[in-house]
Amino acid sequence: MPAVSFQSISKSFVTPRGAFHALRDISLDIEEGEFFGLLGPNGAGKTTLISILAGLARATEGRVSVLGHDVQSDFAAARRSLGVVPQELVFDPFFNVRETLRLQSGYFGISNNDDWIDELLHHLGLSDKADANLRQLSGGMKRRVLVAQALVHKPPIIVLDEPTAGVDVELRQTLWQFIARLNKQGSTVLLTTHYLEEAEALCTRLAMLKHGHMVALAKTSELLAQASTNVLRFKTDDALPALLSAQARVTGRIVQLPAQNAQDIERQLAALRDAGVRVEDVEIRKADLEDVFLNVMARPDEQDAQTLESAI
Ligand SMILES: Nc1ncnc2c1ncn2[C@@H]1O[C@H](COP(=O)(O)OP(=O)(O)OP(=O)(O)O)[C@@H](O)[C@H]1O
Repeated sequence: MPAVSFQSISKSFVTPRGAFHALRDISLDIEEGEFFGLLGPNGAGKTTLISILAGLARATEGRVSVLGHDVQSDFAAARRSLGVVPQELVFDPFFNVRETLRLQSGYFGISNNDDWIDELLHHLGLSDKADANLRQLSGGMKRRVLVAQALVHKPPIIVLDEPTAGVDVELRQTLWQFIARLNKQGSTVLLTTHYLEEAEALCTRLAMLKHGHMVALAKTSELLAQASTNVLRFKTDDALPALLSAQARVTGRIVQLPAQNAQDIERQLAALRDAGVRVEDVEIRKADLEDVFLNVMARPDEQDAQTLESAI
C-alpha cells in the first residue's frame, strides 16, 4: 500500500477573472520509506497539493489517501499518519516552546510525551529555548519549533513544505541530519524545496510541477542521467555569438553551456575565440539537477504546445 496516493487530483479556484486551474489531473503514489521531492517554480501548485493532502483544502476532482485512509472520509486516521511542516510561520504567541509541543501532543490525544519532546528539542538544537516564549524566537528558531510540532505524534509520513526557505546553513544541516535519520528508521518523507542541491542530495525520487501539470516523475538518478553530461562554465563581459547565446544559461557575468562531449566543448571555445569573446575562470563541470530542472521547465507545456499547434 502506498504511503500517499494522489489519484487524478485537479484543483480550480474561483477568481474574479473566472476559474483558475492550479492543479490538473495529478496522479502519483509515494511508497513507504521513500524520500520524495516535489519541485516546481513559484506558483506551480506544490503548496496546493500539500494542502489537499493535509486536508486543509479540498480537491475539485480526484481523491487522496494516506496509508489507505481517504483524507476526506477518514480524516482523523489520515491526519494522524501525517506530520506537516507548513511554509507559513503561524503560532499562538502566548505559549512557550514546551507548552506548544505539549498542547500539540494533547491534540493527538498523547499525554506524558516529554521524553520524545526532549529528544525533538535536542535534535533540533532547541533544548535551551524550551522555556522561551514563541514571540522571543528568531524566524529560524520558530521554523525549528514548527518542525518539532509536526513530529510530536511520531507520524510515519513527514511532509515538509519549503522547510529551509530563508534559514541559515546551520539549521539546514541540523534539520537534514535529523530528517534523514528518521527516514533511515522508516519514515516516509515528502519535501518541497527550491534548493535543488538539497533535493539532489536527499530525494531518491522527484516529481516536477509546472502550471499545475506534472511534467516529470522519475528517480533522481534517472533524471540526472538524462541531462547533458557536462557544462562549460565561464565568466565574460562580452556578448555571446548568436549560436551559443541560444543555449546558454546566463547569470550576471556567469555563462553556462551544456556540452555532450569534448568535441562540443572544443567547438564552443573555438566559436568564442572567433567571436573575440574574452573569457575568465573557465571550468567544466558535471550537469546537476538544476540543469535538468531548467531544461524541463524550458520545454513548452501542454497548454503552450496546444497554443503552438493552433498557431501553425
Ligand atoms: N485561494 C486561492 N485563490 C486563487 N488562487 C490561488 C489560491 N491559492 C493558490 N492560488 C494560485 O494557485 C497557484 C499555485 O499556488 P501554490 O501556492 O500551490 O504554488 P507553489 O508551487 O507552492 O508556489 P511557491 O513555490 O511560490 O510556494 C498560484 O498561481 C496561486 O496564485
